[in-house]
Amino acid sequence: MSSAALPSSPDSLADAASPVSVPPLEDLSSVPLLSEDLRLTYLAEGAANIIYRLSAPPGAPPADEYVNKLLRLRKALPSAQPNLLAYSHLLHTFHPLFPSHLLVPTTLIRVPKSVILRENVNLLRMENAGKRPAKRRGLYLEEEAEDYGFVILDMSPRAIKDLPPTPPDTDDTAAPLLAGVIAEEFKSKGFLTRQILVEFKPKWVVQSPSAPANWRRCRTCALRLQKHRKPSLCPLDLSSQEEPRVRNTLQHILPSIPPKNLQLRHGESWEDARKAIEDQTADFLVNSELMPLLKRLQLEMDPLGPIKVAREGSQYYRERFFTAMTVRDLTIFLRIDLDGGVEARIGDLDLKTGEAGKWDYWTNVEQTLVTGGHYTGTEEGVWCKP
Ligand SMILES: O=P(O)(O)O[C@@H]1[C@@H](OP(=O)(O)O)[C@H](OP(=O)(O)O)[C@H](O)[C@H](OP(=O)(O)O)[C@H]1OP(=O)(O)O
Ligand SMILES: Nc1ncnc2c1ncn2[C@@H]1O[C@H](COP(=O)(O)OP(=O)(O)OP(=O)(O)O)[C@@H](O)[C@H]1O
Repeated sequence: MSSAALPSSPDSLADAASPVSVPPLEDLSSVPLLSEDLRLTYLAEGAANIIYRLSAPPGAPPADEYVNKLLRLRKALPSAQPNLLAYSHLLHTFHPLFPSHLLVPTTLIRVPKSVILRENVNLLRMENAGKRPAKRRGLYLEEEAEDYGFVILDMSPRAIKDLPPTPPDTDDTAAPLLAGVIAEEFKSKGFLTRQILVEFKPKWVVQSPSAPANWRRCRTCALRLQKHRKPSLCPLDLSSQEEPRVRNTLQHILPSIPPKNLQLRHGESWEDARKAIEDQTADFLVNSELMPLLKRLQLEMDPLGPIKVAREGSQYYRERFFTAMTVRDLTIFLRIDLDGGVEARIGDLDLKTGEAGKWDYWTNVEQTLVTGGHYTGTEEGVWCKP
């Protein structure tokens, strides 16, 4: 296949053997070692990583250095990269793409094998007790080829006692918290909060360059409809900066029922709180620099689309394509305060390569969407094209 049709690139060398070039690694002598004595509490997991809270064992002094931080450990997923390589790419490739205030601060930590082995036993126990999500069962932490983990900022809602005092207000929104309820609620649910974490993957905020010219559905909606037969968050609406479109698609990511530990004020209903959350999320998405930046990055990093890059792309285009795929799969965490204020940070900037069948997966997805008419919509349904 000729590559004559490709725009010229600064580096038009033939493909090298290595799927990605390795940026310089950090000085590893300063990387701290996780204490075996710390207690790890499972918080959540995605396809490739498990997230834990860290705390001191009973009777020991509190583990202050891990307050508001989480430990992220890698699963033994064939397509995942070792954390050292992933961290190096995080620092040298992905973090420079975004302003630092929009990033989840991340540091590297050395993790003893004994901790990984112990937590895999715990995962199996959770699984047997039916406490692990069904679609995540059967895959455990990497035991052999991993010595590191990430310590990341915890974007979970902060407890009311940890929040800075609300400045004096003059209107109704400053009605007092239900103080009498607080003591009881603290006892039963751990803590109460005026914050909520909204997390979502913005996915393909510009159309796939592999889509046919007469497309009516975006790549994410086309794939979700093809896989799950129901519409979900539309990235084109999400990133449109048009308030009605943004609000319309937010229904797919905002909570429909109140989190158990959300503290309402006297006279404040869940509907009021839900409205405040929607208003702040929409305002952020319409006005923040983040959505235009994601669009620009995806356009710049993948001008060709998966099918053409796989067939004809030089090393230059392939490396940029991997960056585009990482940016397309990142997570946005919005910590929203009911009394005003949104803290937005990007996480899950994991290096992707075409290894372990990923190239085939990416090109097959595109071929299926094109040939199955999912972009053009041969069946009636949801159209993304404005
Ligand atoms: O193919 P997609 O767009 O469905 O994205 C995959 C994600 O699915 P979803 O966001 O739910 O649609 C998928 O997420 P889930 O497993 O659904 O949580 C993974 O993030 C996958 O990446 P990787 O294989 O872990 O590197 C993601 O794969 P790629 O980003 O490598 O395509
Ligand atoms: N910084 C954070 N603060 C709070 N919760 C977090 C944070 N990072 C991750 N989580 C929780 O853990 C879950 C899994 O984390 P993460 O997205 O890093 O996993 P992953 O396996 O890389 O995901 P993917 O499925 O995209 O590959 C998230 O969906 C979120 O609920």
